[in-house]
Amino acid sequence: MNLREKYNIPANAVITIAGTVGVGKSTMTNALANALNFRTSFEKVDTNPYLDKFYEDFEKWSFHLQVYFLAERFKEQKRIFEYGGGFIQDRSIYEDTGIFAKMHYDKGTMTPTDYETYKNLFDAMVMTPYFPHPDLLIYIEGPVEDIIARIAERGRPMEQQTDKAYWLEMHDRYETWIDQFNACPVLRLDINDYDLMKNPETVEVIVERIGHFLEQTSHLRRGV
Ligand SMILES: Nc1ncnc2c1ncn2[C@@H]1O[C@H](COP(=O)(O)OP(=O)(O)O)[C@@H](O)[C@H]1O
Ligand SMILES: Nc1ncnc2c1ncn2[C@H]1C[C@H](O)[C@@H](COP(=O)(O)O)O1
Repeated sequence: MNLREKYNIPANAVITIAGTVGVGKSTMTNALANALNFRTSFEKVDTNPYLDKFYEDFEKWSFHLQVYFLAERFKEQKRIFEYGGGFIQDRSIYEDTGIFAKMHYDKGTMTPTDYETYKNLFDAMVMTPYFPHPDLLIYIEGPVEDIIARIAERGRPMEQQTDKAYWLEMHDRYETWIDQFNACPVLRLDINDYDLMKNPETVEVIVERIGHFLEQTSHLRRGV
């Protein structure tokens, strides 16, 4: 019996992984997809035509980047549901507006007009009864200094050039955002409670928690 069956996880479940930059979403996405034999949906960082430019000049590129991310994630969402689920998704669509767009607007690196236009587009596309929300959002959290160390170790040049204050602000915003998030059920994991790099077998403990959690929240599942 595979882990998915052992812990009674529906084959059509859609699980999205949320958390600040560098916290370990991609690592978790790969580990869970392997363990459950699910497909993956990743953010394509290397082929994003705006991301480098955005880190060079937030004010100039923040609107373009948000519209690009929204289109990419919306297309992915469509692909996931066309397959009939069975996916782990690296970062949720909700973080684009709830964290990134809002932070740049509040900081003055996205104009009020651009923010309003983006928010209208996001709400029309996502915040509707027709948009299929995931069955579960796994929120990964941890101490900000450990996360900043991971960003440094990963070494993406655009992120290395970015002030530490940016990551501190983002970390704070995530903590506030997740406490009020209610678009789908949330399972919180702390990076100090597992280590998928040193002990890959710990993924079973996480799968077990997901199984229990999905059982408890099964009344909230979309009918697929
Ligand atoms: N448990 C862990 N211990 C140490 N480093 C980790 C762990 N999980 C992930 N990392 C490293 O941290 C960095 C960021 O992880 P990643 O999964 O890419 O995060 P995200 O997708 O959230 O940006 C990567 O270099 C990854 O190898
Ligand atoms: N919506 C976004 N706005 C700005 N920047 C974003 C957005 N979504 C992702 N990013 C950035 C943050 C990182 O530099 C890369 C990839 O994110 P990661 O958390 O490492 O998967 O894209």
